[in-house]
Amino acid sequence: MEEGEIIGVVLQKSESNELQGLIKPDEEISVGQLLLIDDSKKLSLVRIENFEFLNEFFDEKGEIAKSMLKEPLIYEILDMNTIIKASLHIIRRYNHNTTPKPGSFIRKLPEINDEKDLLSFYGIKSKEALIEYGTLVGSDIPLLLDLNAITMHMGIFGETGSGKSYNMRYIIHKLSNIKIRDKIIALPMIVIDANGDYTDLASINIDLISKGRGWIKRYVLKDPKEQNDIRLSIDLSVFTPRELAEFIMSLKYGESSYNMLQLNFLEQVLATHENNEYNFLLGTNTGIDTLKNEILTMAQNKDSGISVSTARGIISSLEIFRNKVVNRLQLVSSSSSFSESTLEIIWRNKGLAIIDFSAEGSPGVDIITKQLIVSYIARLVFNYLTKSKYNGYQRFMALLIEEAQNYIPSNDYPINANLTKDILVTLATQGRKFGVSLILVSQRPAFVDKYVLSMINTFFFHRIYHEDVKYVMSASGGLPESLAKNLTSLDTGYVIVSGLMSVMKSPTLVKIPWDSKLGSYAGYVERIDMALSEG
Ligand SMILES: Nc1ncnc2c1ncn2[C@@H]1O[C@H](COP(=O)(O)OP(=O)(O)OP(=O)(O)O)[C@@H](O)[C@H]1O
Repeated sequence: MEEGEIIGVVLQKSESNELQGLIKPDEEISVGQLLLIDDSKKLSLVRIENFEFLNEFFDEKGEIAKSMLKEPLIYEILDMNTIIKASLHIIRRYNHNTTPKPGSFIRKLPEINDEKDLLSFYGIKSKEALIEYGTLVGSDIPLLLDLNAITMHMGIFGETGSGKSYNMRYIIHKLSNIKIRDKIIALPMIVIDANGDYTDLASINIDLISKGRGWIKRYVLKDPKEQNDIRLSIDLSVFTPRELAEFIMSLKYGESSYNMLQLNFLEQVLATHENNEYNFLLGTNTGIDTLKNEILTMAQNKDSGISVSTARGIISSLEIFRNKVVNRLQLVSSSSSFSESTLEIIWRNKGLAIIDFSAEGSPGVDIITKQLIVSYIARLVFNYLTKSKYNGYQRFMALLIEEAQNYIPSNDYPINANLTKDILVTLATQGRKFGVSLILVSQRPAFVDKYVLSMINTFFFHRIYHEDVKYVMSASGGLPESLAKNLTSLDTGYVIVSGLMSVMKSPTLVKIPWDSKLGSYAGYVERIDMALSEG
């Protein structure tokens, strides 16, 4: 490994893992950045926890402070005797256990010229199953992510505009171009795309992800237009009568504000049928008419304990369901376009399915219907992977869910997600056993279920809202306070990566490289001034 440039020196008063150092004033450094300490060739990797500029002359109360306010030139004079004092935390020692002595050099990270250098920088023997992700800030060294820890789930959090979607595109690109023994392989993935940020990956920008994939499709809830588009339909037999009754009632009344009598009765009627009849009963006009007749007939029987007005309430909900879900979306089908055999195709072809929930791909689809779809897909994934496992085949699949708070909300978030919560909790808790990786993306980690958050083992933190800091701190279990403080002011394109997948094993600030092709997507913020001037 080459030696990085010397930029400072270690001061006295160091403790075992905590050092103080002086750094050249013109060095551009950031909290979270990594540096090397060189104590007579004994090297230690440190993270900048904090830093401040010190000036020999400057005293807040002194005369000089007053003159500074009047005379800008004074800065130049002061600058000559300014120095950076930094607190440094040791995160790795290279073949020694000592604490660097005062006077040790502080060096920038070295230049890495080949794989051998990279392996010795990380202190590892092989790069197999490791993915290069972004660059450690202040260097060209990639952060290495361990693919084998992906089933411990990933969380990508950041406020609006902080760069989550671009990062996700970058991650999908990386997970589509994994080099394993000179072959390009892709991780089978299903993406719940909230805003159409990934749809171009199934069409104009397919080459970004297609090298290792033999199957890439976009599922839409409208007539398909592009070559790789498929109209999404689902099979209702995976749901219980209670779940279907709740869904139908919620479409009319909104979540949790429906009439319990109507709900219980509809559940009861559905329960008199086998699960495999639901696609006919709730997926066809004749089926819904049959169900309506059954409800009315039962209501006319005094012993049923149900009044005709309750029955009418249920029927009006069924009509709304018929209009929205059956006639307009054509969502229900026993030969659904997304089934366990689709998952087998995805596995075999290392495929990618993008479920396009954007206004363009799924016009007018409400959140409850989206929950039904996500719940359906999550159940299929669970059933498919558990069955495969019990039959002796280990499969792996990633399920990426954007706007995770809409599917696994915390108690503080005003959304009820009865349909999705349980199955996603199951995937989070048992996923590792049978090979599922949940990738959860959210603007507001505070609104994501705490239990599920605690199951995530690798985090990508972009700039987050102040209110989210405390959730992020407790979920990630050990983000240093200095980094946590900086979370609210991270620049777009910078991310703190912490957790099991990071070979660094300690939270690290990473820069995500900008690639204009990866950057061309729906979330891309147009230059308003340019658009206006072009008319
Ligand atoms: N790594 C990066 N380098 C440079 N610019 C970036 C980077 N990532 C994102 N940007 C810029 O920031 C803008 C916002 O990024 P992005 O759409 O990914 O944010 P977001 O967090 O997904 O926002 P939202 O939650 O509103 O969808 C992009 O249009 C792009 O211009």
